[in-house]
Amino acid sequence: MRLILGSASPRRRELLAQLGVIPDAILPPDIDEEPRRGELPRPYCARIASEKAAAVQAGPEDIVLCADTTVALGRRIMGKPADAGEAAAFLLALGGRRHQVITAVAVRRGERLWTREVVSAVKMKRLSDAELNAYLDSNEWQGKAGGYGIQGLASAFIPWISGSFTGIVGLPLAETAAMLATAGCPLYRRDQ
Ligand SMILES: Cc1cn([C@H]2C[C@H](O)[C@@H](COP(=O)(O)OP(=O)(O)OP(=O)(O)O)O2)c(=O)[nH]c1=O
Repeated sequence: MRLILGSASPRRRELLAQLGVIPDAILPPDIDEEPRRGELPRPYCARIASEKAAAVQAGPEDIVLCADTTVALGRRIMGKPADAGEAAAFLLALGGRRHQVITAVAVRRGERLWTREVVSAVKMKRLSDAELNAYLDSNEWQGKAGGYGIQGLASAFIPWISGSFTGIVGLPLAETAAMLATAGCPLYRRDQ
């Protein structure tokens, strides 16, 4: 039995290490993450996480762990910004309001699939022009849903959350630990 992390996200690898879990392999899936017409954020996020888990090549006894994090402003899905312009548009829309961050986790072992969605709420302050430009210049927005990283410089803009901090970053650790245990992945392995 191998544990395969199906993710290219360095945050997910770091979060998994926080559980004391080092994957036996890291195999990022390559799927089309384009939302379907009219697709709502939570079903979209759940679908993408499941499709990622299905796309990873694994043996029948291997455990595959995948996740997808989506920032949702009402029905609007905000994925990873394509460029600084889109990141600016996201941050201007999110400023001064509350939004949701949904992380869907999918764990697959052979034909068995376990999925969970963890939904958190985030309040972001309205950014001044100087704050916005400095944040864009930091390039922290790259590769981050919604164009921000709560675990980084964007923490200065987030006075309030409700839900799972690790879920907002990209891997809700309490739920992930329970799912891995259910799938038979020994946590807290002393031999590491
Ligand atoms: C909201 C938020 C997202 N993120 C990151 C987590 C994810 O890496 C990324 C969301 O994009 P995802 O598509 O969920 O993940 P990914 O493309 O980075 O990696 P993979 O699909 O291979 O697993 O945004 C943060 O790091 N901090 C945050 O506060």
